[in-house]
Amino acid sequence: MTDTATVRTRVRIPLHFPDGYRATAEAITFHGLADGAEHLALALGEPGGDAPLVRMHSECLTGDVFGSARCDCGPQLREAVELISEVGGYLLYLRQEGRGIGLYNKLDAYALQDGGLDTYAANTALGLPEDGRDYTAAAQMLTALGATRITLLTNNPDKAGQLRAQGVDIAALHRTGVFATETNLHYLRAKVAHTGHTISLAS
Ligand SMILES: Nc1nc2c(ncn2[C@@H]2O[C@H](COP(=O)(O)OP(=O)(O)OP(=O)(O)O)[C@@H](O)[C@H]2O)c(=O)[nH]1
Ligand SMILES: [Zn+2]
Repeated sequence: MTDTATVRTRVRIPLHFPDGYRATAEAITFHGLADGAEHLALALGEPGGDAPLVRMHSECLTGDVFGSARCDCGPQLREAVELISEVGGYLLYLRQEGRGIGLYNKLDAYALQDGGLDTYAANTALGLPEDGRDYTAAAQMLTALGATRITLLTNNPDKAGQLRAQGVDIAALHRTGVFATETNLHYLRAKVAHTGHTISLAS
């Protein structure tokens, strides 16, 4: 049984996006998270209802901050903030850069991908797990927030499977949008082929 985490601080932050969209979030930090990382929850809208909408977003510095078009993380994050703000829920911003291998390793993996490997084979070639993410801390965060029955915003079956194994009741799954472009299509196709992401792509 995993130890309980508790809320450390709640503080209001106004969000102003470059496209003009605005929302208000409550940023929430925690004591006692299993992996010791500084994961952050954003409460958006009115998260009090039954099965609030939750997105677990894994950190992607290149996509989230710099707008890299190698992946779909930036548009997914922007979409999640708006969708959750509308219905009420939580965005868990998880410090799992590069599917848990870290920024420098991810960039090494990108260099290998430029030589022809797909996103998963590149990790393996570096002697790293294809996906090193563990969602124990995320389950602790949800429990600390009193959100143990949720609607999960994802296309990734592993996220739902791991959360259920941690005792979180996933009342429904809500697919994220598909933000396919010329530059990220290869990456999205590998997710569908390799990890069964529920993403519909034109063939
Ligand atoms: N190792 C590695 N990580 C990548 C690559 N491209 C993106 N990532 C990371 O993959 C993660 C994407 O996380 P999420 O946005 O939560 O996406 P997901 O696991 O596909 O699941 P959903 O978006 O919920 O369907 C981030 O941590 C990115 O940094 C890559 O080519 N190699
Ligand atoms: Zn990304």
